Amino acid sequence: MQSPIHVTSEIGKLKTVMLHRPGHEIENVYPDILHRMLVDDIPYLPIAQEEHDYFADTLRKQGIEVLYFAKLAAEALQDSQVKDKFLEQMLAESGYAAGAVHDALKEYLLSMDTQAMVDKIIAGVRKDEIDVKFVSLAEMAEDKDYPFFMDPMPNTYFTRDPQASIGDGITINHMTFKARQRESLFTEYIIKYNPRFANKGVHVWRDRYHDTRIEGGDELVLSDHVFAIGISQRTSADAIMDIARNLFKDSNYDTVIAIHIPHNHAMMHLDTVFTMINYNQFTVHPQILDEHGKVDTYILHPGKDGEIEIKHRTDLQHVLEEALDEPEIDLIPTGNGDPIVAPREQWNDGSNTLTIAPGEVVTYDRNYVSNDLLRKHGILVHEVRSSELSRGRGGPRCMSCPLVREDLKK
Ligand SMILES: NC(=O)NCCC[C@H](N)C(=O)O
Repeated sequence: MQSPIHVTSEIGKLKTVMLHRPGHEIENVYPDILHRMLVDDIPYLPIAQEEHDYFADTLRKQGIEVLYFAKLAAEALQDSQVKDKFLEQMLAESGYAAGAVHDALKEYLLSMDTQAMVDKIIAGVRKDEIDVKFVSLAEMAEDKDYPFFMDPMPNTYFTRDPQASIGDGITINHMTFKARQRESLFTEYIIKYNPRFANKGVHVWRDRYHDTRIEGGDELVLSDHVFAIGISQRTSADAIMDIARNLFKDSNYDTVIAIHIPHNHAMMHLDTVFTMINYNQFTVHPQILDEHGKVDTYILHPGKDGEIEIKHRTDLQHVLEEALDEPEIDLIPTGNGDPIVAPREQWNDGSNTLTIAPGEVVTYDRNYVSNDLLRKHGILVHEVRSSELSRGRGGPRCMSCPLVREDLKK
């Protein structure tokens, strides 16, 4: 029986993917909280939804099964005890372990059908939606003007990040910023209780109960034994050591390539600057490389007695050639390396390609210089609309969590 999660590469033919169609959470973002919500602008929801539907249809037309995160979550919460446990934890992680607000929120959320409840939690709960008799001094005095009891989760449509599939398993991620940390609680329940995944042997390589941070945008499955990861704003070196230890102990993976990238919002994850698109082709944002084409890279291998050996290299191209056993790796520069076009297109996720088969990718239409260059390098490019979706600062790879890919024939 095939595992419900099976991803042994970044490029094997994509069979099943998990998306989230943006919902009302987007309209609960307003200028004062933009920065904290990790977005730079507010997408116009009806158009963002149209664009997202176009993205999903583009994938379906290629024979890819599209599953929706919120639907999987609602299916996981059908049992009333499971739902109760989930809700208690979600409320506690939202700041209400007990008390009048907790009770009022719980009653309100339980008055809805399960799908509506999941959608509502993602959308956020405004204070004026419920009537609470006794609020705390903090709510009365300090947070008086703050409009939410439960914050919206406007980044949920970036399903790449709260979890990542590796082999027949998954990481359920402790994310860096509070604005996104509750997203992976849904994942935990999906894997434990959705009938599609529950008791099907999905290995959790790392759960969300850690202090060190890791996000799926940094996690790249280069082959059935090589895993790449960003040392980034969102993924720490300690978390990388931890995931490497777990993979080396229980899986086929014997090589972890950790790539140090700038720690800023434009390049928050490795996949905003570097993606694999064919056996021997990658997109790369030229600004992560120095003037000699070098970048700090650390190769991790299992050592003696459970130790990990670490080698420092800077020649990414050769590191990839060796690890993937390819005579020549083609690093295709975002925006053709132009000093203005490259950062402009990278800002709108020109490096963030979703590979749906070797040499076949989905990209945003607005990054036309990068897209033309990909075609010149022999890549088949499916462009999707991007005016509103891109305002959330993520592209097609960020918006997709592959669950099943065909193994590479090699
Ligand atoms: N893998 C990705 O790069 N995801 C994009 C996440 C964008 C979101 N606004 C965030 O800052 O987390």
